[in-house]
Amino acid sequence: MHDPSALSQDTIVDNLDPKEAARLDKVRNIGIAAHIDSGKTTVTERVLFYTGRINAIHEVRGRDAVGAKMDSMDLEREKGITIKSAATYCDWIKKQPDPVSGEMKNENYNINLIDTPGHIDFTIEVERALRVLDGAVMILCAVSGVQSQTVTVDRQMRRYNVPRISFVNKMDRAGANPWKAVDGINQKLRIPAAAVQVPIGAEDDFKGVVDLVRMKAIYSEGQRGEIVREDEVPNDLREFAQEKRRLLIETLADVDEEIANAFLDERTPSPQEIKAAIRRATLSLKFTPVLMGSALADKGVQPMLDAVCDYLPNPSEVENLALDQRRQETPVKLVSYNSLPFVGLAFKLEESNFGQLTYIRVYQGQLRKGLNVTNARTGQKVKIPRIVRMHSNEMEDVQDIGAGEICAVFGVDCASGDTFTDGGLGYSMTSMYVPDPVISLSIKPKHTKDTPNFSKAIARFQREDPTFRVHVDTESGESIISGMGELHLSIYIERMKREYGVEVITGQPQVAYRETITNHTPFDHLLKKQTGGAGDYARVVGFMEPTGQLGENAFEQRIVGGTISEKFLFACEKGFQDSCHTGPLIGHRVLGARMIINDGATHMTDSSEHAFRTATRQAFRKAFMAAGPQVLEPLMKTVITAPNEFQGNIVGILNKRNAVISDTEIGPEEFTVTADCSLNAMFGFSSQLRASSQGKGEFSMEFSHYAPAPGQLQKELVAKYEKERAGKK
Ligand SMILES: Nc1nc2c(ncn2[C@@H]2O[C@H](COP(=O)(O)OP(=O)(O)OP(=O)(O)O)[C@@H](O)[C@H]2O)c(=O)[nH]1
Repeated sequence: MHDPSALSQDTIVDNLDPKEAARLDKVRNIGIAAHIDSGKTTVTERVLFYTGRINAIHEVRGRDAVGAKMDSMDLEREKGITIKSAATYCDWIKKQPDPVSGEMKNENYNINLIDTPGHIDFTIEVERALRVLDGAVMILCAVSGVQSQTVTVDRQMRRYNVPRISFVNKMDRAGANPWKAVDGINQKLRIPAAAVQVPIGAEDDFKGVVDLVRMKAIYSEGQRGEIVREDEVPNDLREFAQEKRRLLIETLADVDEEIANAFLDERTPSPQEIKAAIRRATLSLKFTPVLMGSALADKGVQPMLDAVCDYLPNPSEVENLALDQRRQETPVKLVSYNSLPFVGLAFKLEESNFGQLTYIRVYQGQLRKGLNVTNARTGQKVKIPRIVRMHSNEMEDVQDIGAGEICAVFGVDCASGDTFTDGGLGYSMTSMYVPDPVISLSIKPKHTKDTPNFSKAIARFQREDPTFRVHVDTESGESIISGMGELHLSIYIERMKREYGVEVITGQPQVAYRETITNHTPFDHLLKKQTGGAGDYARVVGFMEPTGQLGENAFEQRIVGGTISEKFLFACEKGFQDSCHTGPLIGHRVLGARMIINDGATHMTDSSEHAFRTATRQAFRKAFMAAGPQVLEPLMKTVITAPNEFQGNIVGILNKRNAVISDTEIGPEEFTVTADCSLNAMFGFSSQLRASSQGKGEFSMEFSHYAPAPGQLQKELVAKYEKERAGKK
């Protein structure tokens, strides 16, 4: 067996085994991400059709009531939105000109495609998909261009260094303008971008695209655009296409040295050189090529698939790291070699008719049926009983899966985000970013007979989705679920009913407030109980102060002369953490507080860890309440899009809810407002929006930051908390 830690990625990539290199060269793990309703599902449906995965196309919210293939949950089909990401494997036969003879030949690519949801409440799905994919297609609407969630998706792609191509969809719509999208990517997302195509015809008359690299017209013909016909560039487009080609080369010259040199020499680079430069610049995250088409009108999808193969990385071109749990120093690079020991990441769990389905990205080595793998988190060993490739909700059994690919396995009990390895490798993949929940509500089954199913559902959802959390309130004994927004939680409540037959009773949604301090405050606190028997004695001295910018809470000890021993200081830190968990002001978590202990006193016999922990808690409470305590509330970045005629209504509602509007964009048909709103003021917003826009308004809400709650609300919250506490005494 090789020792992979002895191999550097560079040495392996430089000396890539030709057989491995040829296999990997044809693999693409791709995500599709975009603003809601941009057409991700519609595009994916075409991809499945053109790659031969399905025989007919069904539309999202289509009249045939079948729904798109990738939206396999009932709820998804009804609402016409994508809730869960689904992975699909397909083969794409790309026609490639032979570099020598120029003759067209077929090249077979294996594409793993993940359809990701656009609604912010399901951000975790997008995060997970981006974590395991090597490249992405960012879809934009030809009318709206860069929208609020395009910006969110952009941030996520940056976080995981995902190279992307851009696809401007809906070129058939009235007012379609791909150049607005190209400008938006350059200016709003600040990634150098240039079109690699220009459209032939527009709106109803949109027929296809001109490929600016090869200067060829590409038409999608036949009943469903399945016939791709190449032709000369139409005369009336020639000059325009040349101009846009020059712009493409100029943009590339800014980000690619070879093209810059050609540019300086006043030489026009060859199509091969341009293509290679687009690939280099895309892979190094310096550029995104922009393609265009209309999924609904079946145009431009095949050239987009070609671009996936041409410009997005294969698994050996992406750096993936793991931590060696036995030697926590530098991360180890994983290499998509079949011959190395297996390392894979479980990135998604799903309940299926045949039991739990776990999606795994294989980073290194091969996953074989019957292989014994170890869960790096729990140390548990499991034998892989069954491996399948997923085609939306259908599956194909396979014996093994190569390094760099994606599959799903049955019979593996784990949590999302777990790393699996073969044999003695103690590797763990760096974890995903999981945002904190901002809303919670109490929940219980309506009928006690449903309790077992209720528990099953709750356990399942928690394992599937790390942003969905559940805890039992120690005081009320109620189960509390928390998540990323009202919609997020309402979807789980609905799934509980549909998938588990459990109706539930829920409490009022509760906002996750925080509490903080605003002043520097010293403390000197003595805990002393020395009346008979074993006593309690602990004295802690120091100060509390805000961390500034609401940073993480911090505990520091600056004891000189050993007035408090290490062991007791550790207990003090525990006491500090207890206090941060349940703040003194309203019992919510503390944010942005620092506590420093710089002196104290210990008693020979009466001091104990318990005494110091308690003393710190008491000191914390006193100092906190004297340090200008403040309630913080979550502010949500809310983006609303609706037809222009409803603008007055919607702005009115926002004003009533004290939202601060930061941006308004008015398009030919629709307007978009971006506002910061307090989550507390946004309850019931979705139904009000629906009512005031004839159901045509859409909104998304994403946690932005914590800010001081209005004085009146603070007073109410404090009074309520005090009343509750008094009631318990
Ligand atoms: N005119 C036009 N409409 C399109 C096109 N592509 C998709 N649509 C429509 O746009 C709407 C949204 O499409 P979807 O494919 O569900 O979009 P999505 O991005 O997957 O949506 P979410 O999953 O909810 O974020 C549907 O009504 C589609 O029929 C297109 O190329 N042209």
